[in-house]
Amino acid sequence: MARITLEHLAHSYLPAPQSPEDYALKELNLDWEDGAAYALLGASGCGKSTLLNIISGLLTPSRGRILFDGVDMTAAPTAQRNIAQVFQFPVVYDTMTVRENLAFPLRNRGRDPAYIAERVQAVARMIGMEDQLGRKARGLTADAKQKISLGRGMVRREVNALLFDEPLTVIDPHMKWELRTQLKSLHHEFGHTMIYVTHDQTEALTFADKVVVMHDGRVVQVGTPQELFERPAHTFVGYFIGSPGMNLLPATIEGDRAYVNGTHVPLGGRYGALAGSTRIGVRPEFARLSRDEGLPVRISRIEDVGRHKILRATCFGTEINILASEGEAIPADAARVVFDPANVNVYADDWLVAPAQGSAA
Ligand SMILES: Nc1ncnc2c1ncn2[C@@H]1O[C@H](COP(=O)(O)OP(=O)(O)OP(=O)(O)O)[C@@H](O)[C@H]1O
Repeated sequence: MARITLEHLAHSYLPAPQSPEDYALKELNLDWEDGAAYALLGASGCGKSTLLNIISGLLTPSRGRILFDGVDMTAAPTAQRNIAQVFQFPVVYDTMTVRENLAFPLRNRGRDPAYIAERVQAVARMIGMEDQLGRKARGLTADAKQKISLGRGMVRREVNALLFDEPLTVIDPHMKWELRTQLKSLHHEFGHTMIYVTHDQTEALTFADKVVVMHDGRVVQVGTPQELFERPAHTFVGYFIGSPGMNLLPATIEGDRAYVNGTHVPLGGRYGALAGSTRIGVRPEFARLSRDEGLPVRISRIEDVGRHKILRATCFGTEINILASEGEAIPADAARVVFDPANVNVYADDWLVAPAQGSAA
């Protein structure tokens, strides 16, 4: 296992990139701690696979370096990196049996037959294919083949890192949950560094100790699920994580007050002068309806989603969401919304601003 360091890394698929827009991966510096479970989360096309393929060596970055435990591996071929990678679609040898497929990475490295037999059995149990070990892979469903790919990725204990690129796309929903749980317990047991690429926030938040959020070729935040929820470093994180995502309202900031269309909103800290376009961000969980204080809102719809209700509303023309608990009565004359000041975040040009005094925490 290894700590993986990315130094001034950037990648463009163009032969002569000119501007930042030409880069699929804009310059980044990032340390992946040894033994941590990461999710790499972002919308389609934001650069997740590009980053993963650079780590595994399938792609050479246009700029920057990649280090394993401080050793420069930028030019090292995939085989030398000792990394297991599982892709979105199954990669299996059709003419081999399930057993032979699972054993392949170990046989390739000349491990002894008794060890191979033991590991294959253990992995087959994990992926629920113990009774199919003698079957040829040809003719198996895509779902079963992908389980073999996952198993092959997990069969070697001594890998530097395990990389998963949306590996559960072809797996049926029930098995998805089970395999994700298996991956997590495998991580607890063996402590591999794992990087799990997904565009699904639930998958990311349930799998990872730390989530790396990407947007438009940039890493916009690395944090625990709680940090991403409480203090999104970028408006994209606020919007992308949470269900529904964070409310964002254009505001001017003066000390410990924000003004939305001239109406005062108390903040949890005092802010210095801010340049650029400023907005406040408040999660629906920290907004509540009121009769007589706060910003004016017009409720357009109430959705009952089981444990709580989502109130869809507009505030000075901006759509916002308010969460109410299941049993909470919605007063007919409630036409205002109040935010919990400690949970009002301030953004300038989309980036979170820390208060100059006091804490917004
Ligand atoms: N081989 C390639 N040649 C040229 N452009 C590419 C190539 N691969 C990816 N890109 C572009 O680079 C950007 C990042 O793509 P990438 O596949 O890394 O994103 P992603 O987040 O993994 O997306 P997805 O979830 O859809 O796989 C996209 O704009 C994509 O079109």
